[in-house]
Amino acid sequence: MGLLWALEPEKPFWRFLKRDVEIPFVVELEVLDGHDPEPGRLLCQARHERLFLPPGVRRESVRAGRVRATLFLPPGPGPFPGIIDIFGIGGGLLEYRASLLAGHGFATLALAYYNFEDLPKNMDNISLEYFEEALCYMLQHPQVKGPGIGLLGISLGADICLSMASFLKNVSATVSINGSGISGNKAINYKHSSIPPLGYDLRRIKVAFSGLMDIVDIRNDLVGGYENSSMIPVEKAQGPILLIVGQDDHNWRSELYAQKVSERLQAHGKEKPQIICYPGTGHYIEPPYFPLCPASLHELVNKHVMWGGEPRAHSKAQVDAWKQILAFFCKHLGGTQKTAFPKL
Ligand SMILES: CC(C)(COP(=O)(O)OP(=O)(O)OC[C@H]1O[C@@H](n2cnc3c(N)ncnc32)[C@H](O)[C@@H]1OP(=O)(O)O)[C@@H](O)C(=O)NCCC(=O)NCCSC(=O)CCCC(=O)O
Repeated sequence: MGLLWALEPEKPFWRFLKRDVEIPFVVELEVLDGHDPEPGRLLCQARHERLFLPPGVRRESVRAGRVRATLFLPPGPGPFPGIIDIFGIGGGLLEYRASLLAGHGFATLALAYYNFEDLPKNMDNISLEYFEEALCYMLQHPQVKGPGIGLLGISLGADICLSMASFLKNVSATVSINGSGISGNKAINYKHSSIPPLGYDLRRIKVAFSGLMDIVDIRNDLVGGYENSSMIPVEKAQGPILLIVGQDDHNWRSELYAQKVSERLQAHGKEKPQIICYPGTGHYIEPPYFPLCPASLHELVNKHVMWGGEPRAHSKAQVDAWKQILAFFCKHLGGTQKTAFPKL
């Protein structure tokens, strides 16, 4: 698969994104006689297609109350264990992870929350009531098996998942991919509770030798450690938590924050979360074989920033993390063993 995971964008700072999951990702392969710069005649060619909508998976647009989302239902009669999938800063509606999860037997809701259709263009704060509405949508859906739902998120999306697990009922299992466990830049609100943001200081931006910005240390210090008032009260979460950590994450210090989440849980007499750390792995841990995106636009600073990760190690981590996520959801949401098979 190295031919795929080692791909680099022609356009600098461009990230591989699968926007339309109904169209496969196609790579044309050609073997030429000789070498660059003067390759000879074409010896053979092949077409490699990766489906993002596995056979039999159904895609349904969801416009219910305020909820803007897409639901992917696995083949077969159902009901299926349910997952809500949430991305991070930048917003929009990204469906590729949800569609792949549905191929493994999970009814998965790719959930937008800003910068999509009639949702707000920007986000002033994070109101969990919106996410509660999405959770209720899943719970009342006849094809979704209750009594609880799984949550999967990356980065800011992971922190939203950890907040949902802490404040809302009926969350059975939560997976955070490079989340922080902290209310970062915007307050997280639910009814009369509000978690104040920790905030950041742009003077702490570093510029690497390559000229790229490194924002890994811009967040304010977590004074008081796990007792800091900006920490999400993860001890209130009912279901188990899996924290996936890239040890070379340059968006923020994921490994340190995972430690704080663990300390907080233990200080409250709760079970330790499962933490899986991957060396040489950056912020954008995607499904297997997505090429590494070393740097791209970060909406927070409106500049290109480095995300971290070394291509080979990052790719290995993506393969393993995917297996671990599937196995975790199978165990805690009651999927069948077949659905945990790590094939894409
Ligand atoms: C999907 C997009 C790209 C935006 O969608 P959109 O609005 O439909 O996009 P648009 O109008 O076409 O472009 C807006 C801008 O997004 C950039 N962009 C667009 N496509 C790509 C790409 N393939 N690679 C790299 N950059 C891309 C471009 O610069 C676009 O601007 P431009 O058109 O060039 O003016 C974005 O919102 C996104 O990537 N969303 C999910 C991001 C995500 O999960 N990020 C997680 C990591 S970062 C994070 O959450 C940090 C948290 C920090 C904190 O809370 O402290």
